[in-house]
Amino acid sequence: MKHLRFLNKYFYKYKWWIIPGIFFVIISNIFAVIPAQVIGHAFNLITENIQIYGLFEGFNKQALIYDIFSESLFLFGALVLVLYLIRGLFLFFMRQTIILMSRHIEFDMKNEIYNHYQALTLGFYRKNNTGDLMNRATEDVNRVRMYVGPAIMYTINTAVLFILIISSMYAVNATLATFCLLPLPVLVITIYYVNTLINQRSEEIQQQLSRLSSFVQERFSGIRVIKSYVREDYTRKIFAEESGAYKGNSMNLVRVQAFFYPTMLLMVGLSTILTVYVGGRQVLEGSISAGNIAEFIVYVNQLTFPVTMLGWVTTLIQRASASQKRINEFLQLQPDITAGDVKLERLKGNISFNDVNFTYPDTGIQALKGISFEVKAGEFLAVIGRTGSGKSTLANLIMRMYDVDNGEIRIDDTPITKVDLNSYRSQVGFVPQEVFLFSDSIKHNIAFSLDEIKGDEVEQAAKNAAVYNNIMDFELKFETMLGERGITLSGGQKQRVSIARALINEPKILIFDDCLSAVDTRTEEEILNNLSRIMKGRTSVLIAHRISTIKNADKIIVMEEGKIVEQGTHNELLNQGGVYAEMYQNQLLEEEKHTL
Ligand SMILES: Nc1ncnc2c1ncn2[C@@H]1O[C@H](COP(=O)(O)OP(=O)(O)OP(=O)(O)O)[C@@H](O)[C@H]1O
Repeated sequence: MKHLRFLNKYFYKYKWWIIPGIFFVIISNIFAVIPAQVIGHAFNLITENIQIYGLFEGFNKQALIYDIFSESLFLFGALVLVLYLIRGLFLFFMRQTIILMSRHIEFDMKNEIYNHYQALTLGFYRKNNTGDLMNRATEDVNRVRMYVGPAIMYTINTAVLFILIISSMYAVNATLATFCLLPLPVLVITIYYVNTLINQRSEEIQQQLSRLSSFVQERFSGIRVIKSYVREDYTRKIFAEESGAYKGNSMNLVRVQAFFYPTMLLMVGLSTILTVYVGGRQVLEGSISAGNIAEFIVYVNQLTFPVTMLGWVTTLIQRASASQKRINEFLQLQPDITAGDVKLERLKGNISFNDVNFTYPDTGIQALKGISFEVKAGEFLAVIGRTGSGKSTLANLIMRMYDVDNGEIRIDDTPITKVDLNSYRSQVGFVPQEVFLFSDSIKHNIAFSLDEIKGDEVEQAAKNAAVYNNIMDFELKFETMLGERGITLSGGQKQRVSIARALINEPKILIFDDCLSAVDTRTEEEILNNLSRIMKGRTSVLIAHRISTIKNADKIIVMEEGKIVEQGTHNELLNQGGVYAEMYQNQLLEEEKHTL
């Protein structure tokens, strides 16, 4: 329960919804109790009038008595109807305040969680899978909403109704009231247990359903692999097994539910029988009127629904508490990177690494060891090395996606830890190794970093990334949709759209993480030529595997197992006759083999 304390701030924020809500609950319940008393009076009227009617047997006045009797009965009926209508009106107001408040809280929570997620660093996203993140922001929030809305509403409702009905019952006759209420605790306990069982089963169904849907989702995304390895039959069998388990769980639930309603009706029936039996004896003794029995039967029926709700509400609160605990776990996480406040308004583009060591926190792999180098503003730095040698890690550290273990990175002579990240990152163009395009138009994908498109910058960026002609070949050109709702670009086209996205806001530092791998050598040449024009006076860091891509760089860093093993210009490195020269020879041989 303590986890739900987090929600108090929202109750405070929406106090002018919940306070009138409670008021409406009280009024609606008062109008639920009065009709029972009116019905009781009506019953007494009937018994008295039948007697009077009998006394006038054979007299002319008997017809008159009959008219007065039916008229007053009609008035009683009309009064009950009006009272229930007023109750209905206040029930409407009650839902309009409390349930509406729960929707506002749900909205606020989703936004709070989303904003918090965005502030967390890459390490957090590595540790937690997307499904879990999504569940906490949707399913768990929904469960919490059931607490701030229905659970609270029904708790107040039940409490008020209980107080009003029980006090009215005891005011009429304490013995009858006690007998009437006897089956209720049994009903509450039974409902609580059955409800817990229903919840367990529903939980199992939910888990099985999410297993089933992630299975289906993954298999359809990988349908190409399934077809090429002819695994259709195999996956169909697994699907049948998984959905069989789902069916089994659902059957279990139906069985419990089938038990639930008859039990409830049995208890209510018992209560009514006790009322009639004990009440009847008391009428005979003369301690209550027949109308009181009718009044009590209405009370018992009115108590049934709130009592059933009590069991339901308890489980709602338990579930909400568990969900809020999960939500709080993430909300209490602080980003492990805190930005500094030095705003580099006009980034020059000097980058320096001084004896930097870096270990990935989640795997404990030391990816960089004693890295030191310097790139001056406007220079072209190339990074080359075998796979897994730490090149992408280096690029990520320039973006400050992670913090170093020790050593220092400086940007324009300011330690990167002191730099305001928003102003810095908005002046850096980063093309990651794994291209990610949104399910949106090509135009919006390229202009992702712009708040608004003013002129022909999207076209220009596409030209610079050598993808313009490809785009113009599509029927809808820049409006062509990508992703699930649209077309699939080739690997090289995707890379170039991703490059265009980085070029569009004319970054002061450009980082290319091995993003020319799927581009043929001629297109690569075109992109590099464009880049040398665009990046004049700006810093570029290019990670590559092919020496032909980087031979014009001002400085080349050769990496091996997280260390810099050589650095210099192309010619200097060739003259050193080390790793770089060997790589160069190997690649020349490869090319010759291909041209033979
Ligand atoms: N997010 C991560 N979490 C944990 N370990 C990682 C992560 N990314 C990379 N590593 C590890 O760090 C080491 C360096 O990886 P990195 O991706 O920097 O190499 P790379 O030189 O860019 O390789 P490639 O040329 O194949 O892209 C590898 O051993 C890799 O397994």
